[in-house]
Amino acid sequence: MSWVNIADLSVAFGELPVLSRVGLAIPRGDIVAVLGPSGCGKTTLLRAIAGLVPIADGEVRVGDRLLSGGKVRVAPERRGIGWVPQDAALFPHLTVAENIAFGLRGPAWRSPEARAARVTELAGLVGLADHVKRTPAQLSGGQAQRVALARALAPRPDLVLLDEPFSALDPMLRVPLRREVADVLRDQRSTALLVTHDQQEALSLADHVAVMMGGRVLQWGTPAEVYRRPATPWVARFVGDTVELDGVWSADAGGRSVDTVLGRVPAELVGEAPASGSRVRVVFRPEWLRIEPEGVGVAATVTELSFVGHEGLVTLELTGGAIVRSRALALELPRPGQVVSVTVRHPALVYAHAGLGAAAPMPQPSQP
Ligand SMILES: Nc1ncnc2c1ncn2[C@@H]1O[C@H](COP(=O)(O)OP(=O)(O)OP(=O)(O)O)[C@@H](O)[C@H]1O
Repeated sequence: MSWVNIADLSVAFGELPVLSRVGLAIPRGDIVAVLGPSGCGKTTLLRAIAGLVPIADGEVRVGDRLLSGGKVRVAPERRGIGWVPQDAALFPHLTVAENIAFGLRGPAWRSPEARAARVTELAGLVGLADHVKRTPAQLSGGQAQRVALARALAPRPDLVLLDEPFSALDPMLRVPLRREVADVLRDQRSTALLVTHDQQEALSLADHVAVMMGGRVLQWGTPAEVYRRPATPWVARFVGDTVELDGVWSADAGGRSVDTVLGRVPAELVGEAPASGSRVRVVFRPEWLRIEPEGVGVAATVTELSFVGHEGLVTLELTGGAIVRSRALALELPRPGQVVSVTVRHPALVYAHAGLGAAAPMPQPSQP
């Protein structure tokens, strides 16, 4: 049984529907990244879970408590939910220790010793044990974000919501800090929902990723599943680099291969099955195409190299003009202008092309 259950959640601002029947079932202790482009409804989803915006329909449950649904709308401060905003939003007149202690209310935290011990524990956990007497004005952006995290976690919430918590920070700071934040969340066994539009952040940090577009969840899966088998070509593009080709789906091929300018290649169908002979969209990750010496596979000429230290992205023009890209280790990179071959090292993903009808004959690749 999942710990956080969001079912058919819909939110509208006036006439504008912003979330449409969002469903998520989150295991306890999971870190979930909600990934999507600007305006897709990520922050609204967090605010609806926190009880900060009214919902039009659906349910939000955490543990065995119904927080929103039907006539129920538990007040935000009674939800047992911690919130880490984009800009820390610390109380400027309180010290770091007082900021962390702010949420320690209720019977469990009546004893000053228990409060002080929890503040010391959290300050230590976020690496600010020596800064507890400072005020927010005396902290860097990264330190302020760590205090905001400590403040949210202090009362041991049932769920922590983080709204783009690293986006205001310098990129140099962002990468180590997000690792530290994930470590702290795991140390506290927190269940967390983190909003981001940064795919690297989502893939590197989370146990599960929910990819959103236009107020809907398009895909839910582990980072590896979402990268390896994106639900649609749009998701494929959104979470990483793609090589996209037209293909022809043939029932003769037994549903395990597709005809493309790279020849008949191994294929994995995603979603609904296309009619035999229909055009399909064929998607590869660039590292699924391998560059080999001339004469081994489909002939291609290197037209561009984009080099990023240990690896590079190679643009190749096939005979016939189609363009593909391959990611290769720096040591294996060819030279611009070099004639090479392209082979396929991983099945292509195949998506039915709605409404494209029967295909024209596929141009044949030039094979050795
Ligand atoms: N209080 C509001 N009243 C009216 N419309 C709103 C309100 N809050 C958000 N919206 C609209 O709802 C849509 C979703 O906004 P939301 O902030 O949830 O998106 P987001 O995915 O978090 O975007 P970003 O990544 O840019 O923060 C947008 O079209 C936005 O303009």
